[in-house]
Amino acid sequence: METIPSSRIRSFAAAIPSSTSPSSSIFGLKRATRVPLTPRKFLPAKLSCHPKSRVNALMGSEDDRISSSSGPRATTISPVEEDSPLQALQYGSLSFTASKGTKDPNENDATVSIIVVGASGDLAKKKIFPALFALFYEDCLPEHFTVYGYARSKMTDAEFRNMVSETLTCRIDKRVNCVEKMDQFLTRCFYHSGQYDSMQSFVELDKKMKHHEDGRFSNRLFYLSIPPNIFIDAVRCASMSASSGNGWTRVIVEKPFGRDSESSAALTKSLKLYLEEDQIFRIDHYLGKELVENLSVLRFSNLIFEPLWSRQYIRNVQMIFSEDFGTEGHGGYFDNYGIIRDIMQNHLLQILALFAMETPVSLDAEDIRNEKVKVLRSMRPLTLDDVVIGQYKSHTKGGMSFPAYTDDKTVPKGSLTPTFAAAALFIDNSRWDGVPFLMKAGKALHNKKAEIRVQFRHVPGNLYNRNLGTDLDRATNELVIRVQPDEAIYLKINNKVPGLGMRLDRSKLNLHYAARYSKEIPDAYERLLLDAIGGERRLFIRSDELDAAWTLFTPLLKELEEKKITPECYPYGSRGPVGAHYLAARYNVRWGDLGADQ
Ligand SMILES: NC(=O)C1=CN([C@@H]2O[C@H](COP(=O)(O)OP(=O)(O)OC[C@H]3O[C@@H](n4cnc5c(N)ncnc54)[C@H](OP(=O)(O)O)[C@@H]3O)[C@@H](O)[C@H]2O)C=CC1
Ligand SMILES: O=C1O[C@H](COP(=O)(O)O)[C@@H](O)[C@H](O)[C@H]1O
Repeated sequence: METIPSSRIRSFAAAIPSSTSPSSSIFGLKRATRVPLTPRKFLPAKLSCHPKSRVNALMGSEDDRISSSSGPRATTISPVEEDSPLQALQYGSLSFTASKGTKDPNENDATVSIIVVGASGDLAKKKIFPALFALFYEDCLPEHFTVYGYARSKMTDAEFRNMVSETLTCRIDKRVNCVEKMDQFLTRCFYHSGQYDSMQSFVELDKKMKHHEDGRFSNRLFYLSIPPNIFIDAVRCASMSASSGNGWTRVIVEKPFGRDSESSAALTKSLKLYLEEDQIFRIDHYLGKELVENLSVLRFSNLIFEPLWSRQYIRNVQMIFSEDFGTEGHGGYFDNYGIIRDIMQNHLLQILALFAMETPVSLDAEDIRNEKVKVLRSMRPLTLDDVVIGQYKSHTKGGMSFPAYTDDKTVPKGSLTPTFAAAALFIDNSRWDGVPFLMKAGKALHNKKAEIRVQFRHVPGNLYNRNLGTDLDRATNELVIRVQPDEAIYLKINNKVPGLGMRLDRSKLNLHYAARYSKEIPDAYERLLLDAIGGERRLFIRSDELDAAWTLFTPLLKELEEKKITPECYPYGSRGPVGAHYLAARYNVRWGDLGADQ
């Protein structure tokens, strides 16, 4: 990855004037507590970045295809360039294009200010600034955009630009003019230091923003990249002292959205003192991942899947998340939440809801979220019987020793917080009655992976049963959606081994993204930031979805804590506790990620 040399940035950044000029407007508490709601006022003029174009059907011409094969047993779909002929599909209600439809008089002149609250932190540096730069590089940000870092740390604009520049990289597949683009991006970055509960400081931020907005129609997007205990202070100050006077004001809220039903409801209630629901963008970055977004496309735009998508043909569905590292010094946050809250209650449950929902009326955000809520509300709350929890222990392998969770200095001694969990969930509706949805999530496991596995039923009266051997489960079709790494969608089928005999084999029909598309897959945060700017809420969590999600997990989480249930140990770097196998076996399921032929 190319990175801009920091020495050059330093001198360059210092040359850019800071924003300190006064503004003549009225600030602070005089403003109405409710910020104005003017969604979709800003319409970026870049069709290529439009959420609509992201679901364009890419129909590669014959010329786009190059033959490729990843081995004798893999049928790999061949590569296609993303610039191949497009066939646009109707998508959502958001009007976002410059070329069609009625034009807002302010469209080209509107400004967007993106305020990263907690700009000195880990998430801002790791994800938010790189994503904003990637959007800028791709010409997806509006003409008049400005990025403001806000945090307590003292920094000048030049120092802030320096810090941001260290976080930026150029895409592997696009290095053209990258350094110039970084320079241009950094000129749009400004910093404001202040406390998160200081109205005065947000008033001063507002002044800076007004100065740059220069009387234009202004839209403001606050990204709360701060610990949850200061969310409300920051929202109160931002909404009362720094919301837009004539455009929209939106707030991206990071998880955790509470620890249980009560604390989550309290957070929502407090947020709604200052914001309307449609100003709140609760982010779950898994919804921004390419293959999660593709789930609905796969199902609803291919005739062959939807008829099979029910208890009639599907034996079980598995949602699997694993990381090959532990908390490694960042156990402070994790220990208070544990793997069930960190991964299952949000990321995996969101995937499950998308997977299992009925066909929405349209691709409009509310239609999709309505269907997701119905799934969540049709599910049984989990009990202790439905889960297995684990915690990693130290392990020595090949002369290397790996620490236990409780060896982490930031974790309290004797902590019972689970770093692994497996769970069986059920959706009590006519489509999914009796189908186990198994989830598994863990840290410090043998690999880093996220995938969805759909195991189909046996073929009734299969003529080839004799040729399949005794393990009929192994011979059933399995659809795997590998969310990360090395994105792929593959279907395991049975076929005849070529030759005169009748021997059956198992092969993969494989849509392997790296082979099929030359373009790098954008990071989830890019998609989500772009959607928040465009007012597209489809990939953000609505408050009733959140309530329903907590309703499923809260009784279990309370019981685990009240009864001080001891997690089962598993060695760092292993495949997790054996209890997970017993849990699956109870439902006649085998985890698909553990076989030899994954
Ligand atoms: N990091 C990650 O990968 C992920 C993070 N998140 C969520 O995103 C948010 C931000 O995460 P992250 O960047 O890791 O958080 P950090 O702990 O890095 O905090 C961000 C900034 O907030 C300020 N801050 C930290 N602690 C306090 C405190 N106790 N009181 C007041 N200010 C404080 C600091 O800035 P300063 O001192 O300069 O004011 C810090 O730089 C959190 O809600 C987190 O749960 C969600 C998913 C992944
Ligand atoms: O939300 C979280 O996600 C990360 C994993 O995200 P990924 O995009 O790298 O798969 C996880 O490490 C973290 O614990 C959790 O809070």
